[in-house]
Amino acid sequence: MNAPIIQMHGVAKHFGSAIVLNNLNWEVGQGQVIGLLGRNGAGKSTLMECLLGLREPDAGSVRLFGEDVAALSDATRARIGYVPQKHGLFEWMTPVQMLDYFKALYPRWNTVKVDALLERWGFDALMLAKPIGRLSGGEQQRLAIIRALAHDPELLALDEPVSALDPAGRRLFLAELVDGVIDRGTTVVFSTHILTDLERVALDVAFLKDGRIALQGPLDDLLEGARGVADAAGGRRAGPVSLEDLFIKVTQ
Ligand SMILES: Nc1ncnc2c1ncn2[C@@H]1O[C@H](COP(=O)(O)OP(=O)(O)OP(=O)(O)O)[C@@H](O)[C@H]1O
Repeated sequence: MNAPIIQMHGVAKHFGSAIVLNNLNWEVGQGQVIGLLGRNGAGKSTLMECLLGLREPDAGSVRLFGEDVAALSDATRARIGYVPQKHGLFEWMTPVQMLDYFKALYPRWNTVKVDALLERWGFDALMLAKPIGRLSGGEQQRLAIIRALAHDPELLALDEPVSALDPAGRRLFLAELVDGVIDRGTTVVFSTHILTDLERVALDVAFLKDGRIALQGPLDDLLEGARGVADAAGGRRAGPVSLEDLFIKVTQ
């Protein structure tokens, strides 16, 4: 593995009596693109929040770019982009005001990219002048993605970034992810329930189950391995195993 960008060791998190993360260990190397999968409530958002230092774990350690996440330097913070599942996006501001606000906070801000994405993703003059709270859910999600990509992050954490996007929006987003993000060597952790999207971009998948990373590996290898098991069980070629089959098998 390349230099580890994310290092989580012995991470635990509970809410009341519910144990969500249970002695979780996870390392993600530079340039890895990982789809994070798990059932509803498995703890994917909690894992992302803990790994970004937005939620304090009950136990364990989290390091990003070699730094303790509880005391990240400003320089390291500026290397991270995040699209949360619930994007609290300064609803009273217009998209232009919100982007200007964030532009002032980041030493590196790619105005050319922001303008190109706004145009390509359908932000016309009328939308750019509306308060964000009056944009549709999908429009707000597009804006959250643009904000997260604007400073060319080296680590991108995406928590169900396409859940509100229509198929055309998802296609545009995936194209940007492949051509504008992954090709630059960015490390990406991407949770989604839309498995076909994941098959188009994720080179690795990780399954979160019972509070731990239960299985992780290159998507093709995991599918091939699952097919081998199915063949052995059936005594004959069982045919292709889909990511959906694998998801159900691993997470049940
Ligand atoms: N602030 C909180 N207080 C209490 N329980 C919480 C809190 N946040 C999350 N939980 C619980 O922790 C568990 C994991 O939630 P989380 O949102 O991390 O799951 P998820 O895998 O992202 O789910 P989904 O796929 O539905 O988005 C759930 O049972 C949830 O109810």
